[in-house]
Amino acid sequence: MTLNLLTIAVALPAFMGRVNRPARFAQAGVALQAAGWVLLLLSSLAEPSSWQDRVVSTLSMAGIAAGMAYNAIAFDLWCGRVAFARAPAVIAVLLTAGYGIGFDSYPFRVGWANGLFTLQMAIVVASLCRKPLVPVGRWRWLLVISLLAQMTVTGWRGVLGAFYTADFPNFFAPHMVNLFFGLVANITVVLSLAALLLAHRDEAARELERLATTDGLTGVLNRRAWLTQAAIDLTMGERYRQPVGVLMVDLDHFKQINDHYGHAGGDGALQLFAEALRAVARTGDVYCRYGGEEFCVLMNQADAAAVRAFDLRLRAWLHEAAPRLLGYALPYSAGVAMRLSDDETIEALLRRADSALYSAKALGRNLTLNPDELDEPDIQPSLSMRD
Ligand SMILES: Nc1nc2c(ncn2[C@@H]2O[C@H](COP(=O)(O)OP(=O)(O)OP(=O)(O)O)[C@@H](O)[C@H]2O)c(=O)[nH]1
Repeated sequence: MTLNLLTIAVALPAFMGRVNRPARFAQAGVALQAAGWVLLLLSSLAEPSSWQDRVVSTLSMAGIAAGMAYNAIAFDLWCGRVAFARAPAVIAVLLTAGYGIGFDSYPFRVGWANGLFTLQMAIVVASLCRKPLVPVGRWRWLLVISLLAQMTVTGWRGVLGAFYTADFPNFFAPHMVNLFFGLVANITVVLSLAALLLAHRDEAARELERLATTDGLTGVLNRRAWLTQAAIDLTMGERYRQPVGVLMVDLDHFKQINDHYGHAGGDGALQLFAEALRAVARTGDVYCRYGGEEFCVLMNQADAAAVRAFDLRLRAWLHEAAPRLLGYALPYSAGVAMRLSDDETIEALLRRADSALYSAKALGRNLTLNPDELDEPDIQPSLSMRD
């Protein structure tokens, strides 16, 4: 068991390569557990009940319990939870303190430590059984099986040590529980390693997906991901006979912002614009950074009036926030295209929205044009941002 854990503690960082936060917690957890088991073996070399025995044994309990607490944090993070349960960490502290203080009584220390280890594992199992907040693979069931097997042996040891001390006078006693422990330990170490690697692979795949679909600067969807989603939404709109509108936005005189405030200042303006989109978007609005200082919004179940309302909300938000947060106004020009027929593709809609945007720029900027609004072809923003 100890040798297996040590091998894993050394091998995990090598297998995982560059790792993120949850994987670092998992690696630290395995390393602490391995150190704990090494210390437990070393404690058998000390004079029984000597102060050296007390110190090394207590440290070994601290290592094993802290390792489980670190692993619990890794599992929570892998399941998408940010605020993780602190109970396993509290138990690790109580377990170590109680074990060190009550070391002189063998039944107490064995019952206390194994009882709390069992409780700690039960809490981790309960947490693993909760519905994850992000899609995760089956690795958590491998861990649940592994932890349930370890709980059985640990709880059994606790009861034997506390109440049947003659049958279980020390950790290495030739009792059936120890034979069972040897078997369970080897199987569960392998299962746990497989689960940790699978969880890490899941996380890496999710991160890759996020990087592939979002814009690094603003955090909104990138053009490719938006086009994929927009094509799906258009098909759904056609099936359910719902109106769909596209708003194409281009920030005005953006080059001047870069020239005036530097590239970092320009980046800040783009980030603020993305924040504005997030703030005013409603369910069914899908937005992206289309490229450079251009953004696109697809509005599901939205007629021309709904698109206009979105545009006005966006202008009002920027009118209030941009001078306050950037120190200057952030005007934009926009073109709107409403889907006119069932067979119209997203590319065709974008061509029309782009042409309306071009006209808006030509008409002097800081306005939104929707040529599809028959009775009101040119829509001036109700809130002008011209200086
Ligand atoms: N800071 C920053 N600037 C960018 C980024 N992407 C594109 N730009 C700049 O955006 C500017 C776009 O300039 P133009 O296409 O001339 O357009 P404009 O100055 O906004 O003028 P109009 O669109 O005609 O109103 C260029 O100076 C680009 O360098 C970016 O990620 N960060």
